[in-house]
Amino acid sequence: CVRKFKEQNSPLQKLLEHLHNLLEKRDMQQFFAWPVTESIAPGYSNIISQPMDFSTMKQKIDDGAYATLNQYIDDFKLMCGNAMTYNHPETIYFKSAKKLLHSGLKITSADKLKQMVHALP
Ligand SMILES: CC(=O)c1cc(-c2ccccn2)c2ncccn12
Repeated sequence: CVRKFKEQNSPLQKLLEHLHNLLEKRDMQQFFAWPVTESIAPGYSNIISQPMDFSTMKQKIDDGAYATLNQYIDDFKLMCGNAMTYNHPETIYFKSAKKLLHSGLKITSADKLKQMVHALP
């Protein structure tokens, strides 16, 4: 068998893993855990050109696909924005996305990130 050499996580990956765990916890109903499917959201792919979800973001962290913190935050905003584009304002999905976006941007504010970086092992 071919042994897969485990790449060590970079400091950025460690920060993103920590941030990702905090943000995922805010999605209690797991509406954002997996890609939105056509079966649960008819016409979704006609309306949303760049789908995004937490599982895809996690995979990108593990693949080292994020070169900067802002690239991760951009995907988080994209994920929330998609839900506020496809779903009408009175839906649970729109309301959850708005709350998630708001709390997420607070967690990723400069002073919160500074505290987070200092607290990293
Ligand atoms: C995120 C989103 O737009 C979404 C997640 C879901 C969803 C996610 C998990 C379980 C059930 N529904 C959904 N359902 C209908 C329309 C939109 N959505």
